[in-house]
Amino acid sequence: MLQLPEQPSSYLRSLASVDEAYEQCRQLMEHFTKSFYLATLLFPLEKRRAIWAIYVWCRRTDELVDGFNGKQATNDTLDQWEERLEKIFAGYPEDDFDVALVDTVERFPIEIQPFRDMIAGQRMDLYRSRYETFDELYLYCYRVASTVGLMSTDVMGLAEPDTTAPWYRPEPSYSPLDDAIALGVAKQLTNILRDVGEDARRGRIYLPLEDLARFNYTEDDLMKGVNDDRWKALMKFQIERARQFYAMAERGIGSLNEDARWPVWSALMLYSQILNAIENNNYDNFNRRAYVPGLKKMSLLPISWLRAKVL
Ligand SMILES: CC(C)=CCC/C(C)=C/CC/C(C)=C/CC/C(C)=C/[C@@H]1[C@@H](COP(=O)(O)OP(=O)(O)O)[C@]1(C)CC/C=C(\C)CC/C=C(\C)CCC=C(C)C
Ligand SMILES: [Mn+2]
Repeated sequence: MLQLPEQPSSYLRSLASVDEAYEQCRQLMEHFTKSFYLATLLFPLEKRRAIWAIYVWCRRTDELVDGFNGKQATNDTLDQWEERLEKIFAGYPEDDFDVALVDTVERFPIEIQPFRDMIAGQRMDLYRSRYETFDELYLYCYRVASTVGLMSTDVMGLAEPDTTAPWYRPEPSYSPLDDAIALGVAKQLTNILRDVGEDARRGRIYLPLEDLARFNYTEDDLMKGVNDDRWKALMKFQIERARQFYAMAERGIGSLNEDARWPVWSALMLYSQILNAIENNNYDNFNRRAYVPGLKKMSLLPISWLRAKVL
């Protein structure tokens, strides 16, 4: 059995320095996702680095099941990853990327539960390739994506409510965390629509089967990539649902600390543009990958800045 050293600092000597570790996370994130990476550049340095470290942990978690060796992944693989997570939160990194996350969890009040829940989401991908109802799919989206919203919100922080304003009446049941959860669901539903063809080729259908039935569209049609009026109607329905979650999430951005509002508005606008791209591709998400061109991404930055200042 591995003997852990008494002090994390003595173990750290053979690993990267904290600055080097964050730099490795930065490079990995830039390589994997231009859109998210662009949004993180709008954060102040300390928060930006923390989001890079969280991103890398999330990406590695996803890769365990979805990556090159994903077919060999078992519950044991994820159990070991979860044990390693517990060590990170106890201050014991195993590699350079962990060094950055250890630093992040020491600097920010980050809860471990969303990380555990994300692992539970990846477990679902081990044994499930169909979802009967939207409620079942919602749980998957919560686990693999809303958890990112909760982790990020712990880093970004919530603004103090303006209690001196005479009209300020807090809604007792309202929590901005619900909106962070909604943004994760919106993003995951968008991913599912964008990747529908790729997932089908791997034998996976994330669209709820109850929705397919509602539009008289079959699994077999989906596997063959049939793009007819039934498919278009089904896609319009799914896009509308995703947009409702984006609309819900917009409400919460004003509750975040001021220095986090611009990056989150940018991220929200970037992801939701993928839905427009699906429409512009005439719903042919079987053969054409919906994406947002670089120029369009850049043009969203001033608009998202204005929204962050005004809304
Ligand atoms: C109050 C309020 C509105 C707060 C905002 C909270 C917030 C920032 C919410 C956003 C949450 C978010 C970025 C969710 C992304 C979820 C995501 C992309 C999940 C992917 C899952 C699996 O999908 P799939 O396998 O279909 O995808 P691939 O084809 O493999 O890509 C994930 C891959 C799980 C792992 C998640 C990531 C790698 C993304 C992590 C992203 C960050 C840490 C960046 C957060 C960004 C900002 C701007 C804070
Ligand atoms: Mn994946």
